[in-house]
Amino acid sequence: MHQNSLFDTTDPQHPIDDAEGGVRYLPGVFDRDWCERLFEVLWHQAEWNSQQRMMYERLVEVPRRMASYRLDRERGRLPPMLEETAQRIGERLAAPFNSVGLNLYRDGRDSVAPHNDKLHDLAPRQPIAVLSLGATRRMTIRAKRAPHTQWHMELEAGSLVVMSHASQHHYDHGIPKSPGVVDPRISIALRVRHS
Ligand SMILES: O=C(O)CCC(=O)C(=O)O
Ligand SMILES: [Fe+2]
Repeated sequence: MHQNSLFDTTDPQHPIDDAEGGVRYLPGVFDRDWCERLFEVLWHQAEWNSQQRMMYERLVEVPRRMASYRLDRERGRLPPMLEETAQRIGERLAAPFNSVGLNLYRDGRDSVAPHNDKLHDLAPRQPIAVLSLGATRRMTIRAKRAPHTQWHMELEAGSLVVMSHASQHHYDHGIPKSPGVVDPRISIALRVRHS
């Protein structure tokens, strides 16, 4: 029996389902030309930060660069092409996205550890959408509950991963290090925040 109406599917592009759509992979949402132009714009114009976090009582640098914007309050700060991209994704998914998080993985040594997106500030039942640009990187999704089933998705430029709010309670996602990857990747995470 499946608990919480969450269940595995056999469709690699829709590995997890739930009442809010589960986790879906949508390839080819933006074409190659759009992705290359947007990558260039963000590479040069985004306000990239490096962040630090505590690990084993030491302050370590997070192995990727990040930037974040509000769509509702910071119109002038956003590169117009990013704003247009976010608007198109919002229309496609019928979601009132108001926040944009950018991640820059300079090469395969950059990564994000398995985590679920923090829900306290996110509107219930609204999806999280991640657009990929640049190098293809693998996303690993892992059930929090034993036996910790895992799924792997190769995130191509122009694709969207759409994760339900509900899925964040039951699954972690991450971008593991990929030593063979020498090219950079940028991801654009769209969310609906309460505040
Ligand atoms: O880069 C990605 O595809 C995932 C990013 C992510 O999980 C996040 O920003 O919370
Ligand atoms: Fe995340």
